[in-house]
Amino acid sequence: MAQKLDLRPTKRLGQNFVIDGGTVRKIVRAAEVSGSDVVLEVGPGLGSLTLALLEAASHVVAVEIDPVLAKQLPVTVGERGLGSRLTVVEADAMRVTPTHFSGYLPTALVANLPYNVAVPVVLHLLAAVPSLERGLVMVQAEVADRLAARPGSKVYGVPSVKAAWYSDVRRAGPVGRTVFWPVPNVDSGLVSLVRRDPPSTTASREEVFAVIDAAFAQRRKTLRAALAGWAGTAARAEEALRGAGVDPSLRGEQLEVGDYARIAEHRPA
Ligand SMILES: C[S@@+](CC[C@H](N)C(=O)[O-])C[C@H]1O[C@@H](n2cnc3c(N)ncnc32)[C@H](O)[C@@H]1O
Repeated sequence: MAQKLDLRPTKRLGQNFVIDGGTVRKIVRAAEVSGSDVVLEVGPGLGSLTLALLEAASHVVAVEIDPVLAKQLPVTVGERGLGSRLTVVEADAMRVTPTHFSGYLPTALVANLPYNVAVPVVLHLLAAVPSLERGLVMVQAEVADRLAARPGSKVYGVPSVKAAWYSDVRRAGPVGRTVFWPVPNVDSGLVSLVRRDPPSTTASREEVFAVIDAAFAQRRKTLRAALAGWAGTAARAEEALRGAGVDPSLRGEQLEVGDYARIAEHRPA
């Protein structure tokens, strides 16, 4: 197929295609896709995962930014008689909303994500597509660790806390680099996301995310110091932290998403 399209995979778009049928089947199995699912796939590429998803799901909405690949996909899928259950959206996944999905409401995100934008794509889709109940995504191994990290871990950071706002996140297994063409210079990992209610709080998501960004912008500092800019002064940051029941001498990496929600609620007026 790549030869037929005279395709030269672009690094900028994270174009490493899975050429191993076993890996594709492993992803679909781990995602537990069933006939009641509408799957949202980001970056279908040459369609290897798309075809496997179409065997299991009722419908697949595939968002592809590369116009050559987006135009080829319905042809590839149509040749196998599955075209009526596929909607291709030629767009940037970081900008799509349900209005692009021709009335389909995706229940599961399943994707081998473009690695350079994996975190913003996941966070955008969890926010913009409320019908998504769960996700199974393949990302760079380090990103998988970061997304699934728990407080206190060295790699716990903004992606971990923000992903936890929307979902329970777990690593779902490693994937070696040799299953791709071209072979990337990193290993990959599967991440499972199961939607849950965000922490109950009077603060908006944007307000909570502003505290998270501030706390990790200077992750070596205590929260009292790191949140000084956000609160106006270090004393006001301390007031917000104490109001939220959080020790001001802690660091951002020690808090859970619920702690951030309480701090946002206590921002001094
Ligand atoms: C890692 S490849 C995966 C391809 C295919 N799903 C597979 O497993 O072989 C990533 C795909 O995402 C597409 N892509 C990159 N950035 C994108 C974006 N912002 N929105 C939608 N698709 C994107 C690339 O063109 C490429 O097809």
